[in-house]
Amino acid sequence: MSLFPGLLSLRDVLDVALVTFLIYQGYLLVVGTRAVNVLRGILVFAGVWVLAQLLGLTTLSYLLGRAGTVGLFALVVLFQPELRAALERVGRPRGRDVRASGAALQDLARAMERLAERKTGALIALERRTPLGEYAATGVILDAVVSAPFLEALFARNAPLHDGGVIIQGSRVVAAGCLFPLQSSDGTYRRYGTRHRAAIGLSELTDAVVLVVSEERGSMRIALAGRLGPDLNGSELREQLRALVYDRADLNGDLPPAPAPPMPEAGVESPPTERGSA
Ligand SMILES: Nc1ncnc2c1ncn2[C@@H]1O[C@H](COP(=O)(O)OP(=O)(O)OP(=O)(O)O)[C@@H](O)[C@H]1O
Repeated sequence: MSLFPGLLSLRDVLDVALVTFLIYQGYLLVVGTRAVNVLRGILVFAGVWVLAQLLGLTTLSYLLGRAGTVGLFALVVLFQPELRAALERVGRPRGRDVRASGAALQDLARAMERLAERKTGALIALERRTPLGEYAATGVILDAVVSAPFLEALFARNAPLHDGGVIIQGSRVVAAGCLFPLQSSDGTYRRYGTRHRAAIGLSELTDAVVLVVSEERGSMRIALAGRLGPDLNGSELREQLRALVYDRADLNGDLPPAPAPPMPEAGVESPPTERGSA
């Protein structure tokens, strides 16, 4: 069937619609990940190549064309963890995750509250779009269901995996005892200890929501987008977790850029907390 005889058939429209949908889904998979910067680099590279072709710069366009072919294979190797995570996300059943996420949120918040009450230090990264596989690989892979007693046991003093951070993906504890990147010690966070700086550091490099319980103060805080939020009580923590992680239509759907957690007012010093001031 043709919409405009000789010009456009229904099949063409369907074809274009499907390609548009796939490109959009591809964009959603990479947005917020380190792949976005690489994508920008590729676009610049492609632009120069097209320009070289238009201007008839044969040597340059030949070299760029060759480099592009090799680059495609290099990209697959470089982004193997991201590609795997993206394919997993595509294939993950949705309904079951929604229910599991609700239970995970409650267990996670309960564990955080208990750890804070007992002043047991904890560091938990919640994966969103940026895959945290490379950080999980620095610890011990677990792949266990999120439960309050399990998280409390992980961080209990003298427990074998209490040192380092835990990584959670939806309703699964992916790994424990992981090493997170420390925040480059600029002025703002220089006074903080390594647990907090590891939380800020990971949130700076990825879109993860990173939870910290301070051993010194028994406080619960969230690091997001390279910033550390204020102390939270249990209900504030639940609210933030719901808004930032668990209300995201099973984590498979659209994930708009997350708002930063509420910060202390500009110009107001962070509560006297970390390093030497507790
Ligand atoms: N790079 C890192 N990645 C993950 N965990 C880390 C990292 N660096 C330190 N930690 C964790 O932080 C603990 C040390 O916390 P430290 O007392 O230095 O930090 P803090 O920010 O003052 O926290 P707290 O208020 O709980 O004392 C370590 O025992 C380890 O569990």
